[in-house]
Amino acid sequence: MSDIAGKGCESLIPLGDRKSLEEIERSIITKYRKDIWSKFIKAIKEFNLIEDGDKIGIAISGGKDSLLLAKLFQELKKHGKDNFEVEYIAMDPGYHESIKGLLLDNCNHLNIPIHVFESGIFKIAEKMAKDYPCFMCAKMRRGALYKKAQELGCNKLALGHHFNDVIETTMLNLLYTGNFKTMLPKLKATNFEKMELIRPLYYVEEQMIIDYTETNGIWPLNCACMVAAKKIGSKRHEVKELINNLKNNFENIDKSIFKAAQNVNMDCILGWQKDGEQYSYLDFYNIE
Ligand SMILES: Nc1ncnc2c1ncn2[C@@H]1O[C@H](COP(=O)(O)OP(=O)(O)OP(=O)(O)O)[C@@H](O)[C@H]1O
Repeated sequence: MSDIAGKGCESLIPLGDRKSLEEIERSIITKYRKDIWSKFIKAIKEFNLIEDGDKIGIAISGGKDSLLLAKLFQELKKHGKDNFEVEYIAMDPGYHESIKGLLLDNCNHLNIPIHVFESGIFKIAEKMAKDYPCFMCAKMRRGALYKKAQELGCNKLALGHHFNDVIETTMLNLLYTGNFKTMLPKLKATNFEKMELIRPLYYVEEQMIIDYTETNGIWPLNCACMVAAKKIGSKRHEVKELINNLKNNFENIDKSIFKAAQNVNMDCILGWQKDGEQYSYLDFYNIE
């Protein structure tokens, strides 16, 4: 086992005993109808995330986001939308045994039939990028998931990124990379022909996922690697804290960051990139 494979951290603690499958499923369309279910449906409709005949690989890490994502797809099928198929895919990057046990136990209780496959990614990331393995790990993980989804005949891969992931990414790019780029609700894979990536939790706020998970007594896999457990090597944690602190002084700051990517004013932009080309507003300055 690699040094990256941790025993996990325990930041999300259920409020009581684990509820029955029936209660958990019902909560999605009752208690969490407005804040989770409707927002999931809104993203699917607005961005046309599901099309007739789709076979969607749902990527399950065992964390709170992807466990919920799986249940939402099941509810969707139950409530009438049956024009697509799903496969649940879990990639084992070299998890600690206890972590893998937790993943399997949760999927068993939640009735999520997963395909687990091993990738050994922790070991490779550790070897190739000892000081900063996160980027390498994330890149390899995406490739491994696309490949597995394709093997299973899927044309789409669904990830559990949510509203807060979206605004944190926007801020990360702005603050550390000096560019304006957000996380998109769907995109075409560059290295995997005819594969698309979709993010159906695009509008769902993380706090609601935490609430759903804790209230239903689910112990998700919080973080499965030492890097995440120590919260080092990741600027994402700092940006999350920054946004939370800013919320004290700026009302709706999270919504404003989100909206900024929908309202880019191209008349007030110095420069931009499109299809790998760099443009300046001066290139168009004299065009009538
Ligand atoms: N080992 C894995 N196997 C399958 N899918 C994964 C794995 N790791 C990550 N994913 C997918 O990528 C998404 C984003 O991964 P990230 O590590 O950012 O997770 P997260 O924000 O902690 O979400 P989660 O709570 O689902 O783990 C996950 O929601 C999941 O859909």
